[in-house]
Amino acid sequence: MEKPQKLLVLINSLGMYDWSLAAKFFLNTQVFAGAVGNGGSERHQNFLNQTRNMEVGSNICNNQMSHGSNTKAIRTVAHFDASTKEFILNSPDFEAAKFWVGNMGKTATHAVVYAQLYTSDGQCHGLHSFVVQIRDPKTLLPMPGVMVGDIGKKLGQNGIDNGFAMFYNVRIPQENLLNSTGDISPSGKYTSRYKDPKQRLGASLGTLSSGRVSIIGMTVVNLKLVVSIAIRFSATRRQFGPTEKEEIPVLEYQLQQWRLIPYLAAAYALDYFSKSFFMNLIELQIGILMKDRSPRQAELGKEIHALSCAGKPLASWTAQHGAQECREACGGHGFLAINRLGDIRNDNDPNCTYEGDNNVLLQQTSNYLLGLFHSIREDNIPCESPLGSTHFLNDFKTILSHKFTARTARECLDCTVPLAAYKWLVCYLLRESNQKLQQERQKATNDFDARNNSQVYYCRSLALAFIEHTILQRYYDYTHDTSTPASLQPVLRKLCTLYGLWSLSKHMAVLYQGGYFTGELPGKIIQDAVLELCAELKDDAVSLVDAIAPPDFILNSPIAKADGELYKNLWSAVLQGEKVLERPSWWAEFCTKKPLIAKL
Ligand SMILES: CCCCCCCCCCCCC/C=C/C(=O)SCCNC(=O)CCNC(=O)[C@H](O)C(C)(C)COP(=O)(O)OP(=O)(O)OC[C@H]1O[C@@H](n2cnc3c(N)ncnc32)[C@H](O)[C@@H]1OP(=O)(O)O
Ligand SMILES: Cc1cc2nc3c(=O)[nH]c(=O)nc-3n(C[C@H](O)[C@H](O)[C@H](O)COP(=O)(O)OP(=O)(O)OC[C@H]3O[C@@H](n4cnc5c(N)ncnc54)[C@H](O)[C@@H]3O)c2cc1C
Repeated sequence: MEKPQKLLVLINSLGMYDWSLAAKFFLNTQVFAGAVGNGGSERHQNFLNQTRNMEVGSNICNNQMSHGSNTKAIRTVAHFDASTKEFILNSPDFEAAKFWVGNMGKTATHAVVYAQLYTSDGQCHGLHSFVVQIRDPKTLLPMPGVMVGDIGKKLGQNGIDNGFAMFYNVRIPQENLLNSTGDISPSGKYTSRYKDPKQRLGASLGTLSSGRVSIIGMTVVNLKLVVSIAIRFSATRRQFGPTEKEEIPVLEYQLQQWRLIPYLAAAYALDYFSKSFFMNLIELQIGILMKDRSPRQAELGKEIHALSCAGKPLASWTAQHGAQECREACGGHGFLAINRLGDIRNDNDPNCTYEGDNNVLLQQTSNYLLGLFHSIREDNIPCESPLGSTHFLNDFKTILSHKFTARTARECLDCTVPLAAYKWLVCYLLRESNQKLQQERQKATNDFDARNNSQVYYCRSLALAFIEHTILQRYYDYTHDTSTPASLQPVLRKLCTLYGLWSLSKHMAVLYQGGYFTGELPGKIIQDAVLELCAELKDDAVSLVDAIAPPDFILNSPIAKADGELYKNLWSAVLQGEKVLERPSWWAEFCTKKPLIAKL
């Protein structure tokens, strides 16, 4: 608690080596423990101690075969038996089997299971979480009534045993209910400080925020790894050149720079966001521990939820697209498994899905922004979010009257240019999304359809633009802060501006559509500025990856060792491959004992 950053460093260091290893450990010691700590109370301390000592191994168990995103509709039930003071857990059918749960396949002894809580009078009180014993810690055999197994091979993270679990009249003590959102009184009555079921659902899902914040960090690690590999490779790999005699490193080509250096800039900007946001999460968690019930604490929870629900999608997609670009940027050698780009890409992939599908989560962020917009515009209540990410929305009318004023690419090399454009973009998309939603509400028979039909081009773009603005603003503030070493500021500011312009250029159509840009000049000078920054950063690129890359042993990619001896290292790794020079055991079938073609 004194130095919470150490936890982030540990997660990221283990993850740089291997995500399965890291996830296996942290699902147990952080995700399970976090769900018990945040969702429970003093009576659950024993589980925390056991987890800390590695006596029990576990995870959260929310998803089921037929329900993932729609947690409200989870069908696992927990009936309270007043006579024995126990909950009886049941999975109504195999479609309600818990599914995908990490550590469940082979090793989990306990899990935080989400289920619908029923009191003895038959009333359902919605989704709650319970600590359920899955296996005997001494034998790893399932507990009576628990059917548990492994779901099989996945596209990545195969060092994790993702599993399923079904419950048949599994009895657990009443105390195993994690009671921060609701509890059963000694007389068997249900009590909760959340009267509104929607709020109660939000509170019981609150623990997912810490996972989402951590996942942002995980994806930044992946981005750092892939850009380190691709930039080191590109600085040493030579093809063509201005003359037939001379071949130059591929990093000298503008196209290669444009493909890679923006991802390097993204790695720096997202890294800062991830670390500073992690500290915001710690502030929230300290509040939870101190039982802070102030309005500020509640607002902080909402803001962190909104930022994490867009931060995870943006960061995981950036790493995913970056990994593919880096793989291709290393040509054929990028496709060789020992160079690790494939494993990193595949291990990053589920970051787009677990702890909430990216497209589903973005809707939480746009809902939050639309709610604030309503308060500002209709109720004249200025927005004062604790982290300040939405303060600029108070000036939305003035911001919307602004136009793009830069006239040269040089002017665009200042990060205030993309920042101002982002402020306009968010305000514009907010106004348009709100209008679209109202129109759809008039057409549709229900709010569900109206919201669904306002996502594409509106709410989804809004959530992404908002988080890009937040990340850019934070990195801008950091690179202009007096505590940031003056000698580093110039290069960091270039990275900041490049990240801003590169991200902004994906919204060109909307910037023109809404009238912030007019004529061909804005588009052209932004493109020129992106290329100019890539060229300016090119000579620093290797140093910039040396600063973020782990040691060679951890990076584990022969084409990207720090010594830059590309071919020596690759050749050596290939020759050390298993049985690389050996004749195959089936050589005779291939050469002399061939089957008859007709028989084949
Ligand atoms: C320090 C930690 C270290 C961790 C180390 C990391 C290593 C980990 C390795 C990674 C391994 C991954 C393991 C994976 C685990 C999982 O995947 S667990 C399963 C996770 N499942 C999901 O995430 C499902 C996604 N769905 C949902 O979360 C919800 O159903 C929903 C879509 C967000 C909400 O659906 P809906 O029923 O439509 O409800 P709403 O009306 O939108 O919401 C009700 C109100 O609740 C608020 N809310 C929701 N969630 C939160 C939250 N987390 N925090 C705060 N508030 C929340 C929501 O905003 C609504 O509020 P109002 O609008 O004010 O009413
Ligand atoms: C590697 C891995 C590990 C996991 N570990 C765990 C774990 O430890 N514990 C656990 O409980 N769960 C775990 N999960 C499950 C994970 O949380 C879910 O897969 C995730 O929440 C998405 O739910 P789903 O798979 O049911 O997809 P669905 O909700 O069925 O979504 C399918 C598609 O429909 C779209 N969609 C759904 N709803 C909407 C909507 N409202 N608007 C627009 N589009 C929509 C989605 O975007 C998606 O493209 C894990 C998953 C993976 C891949």
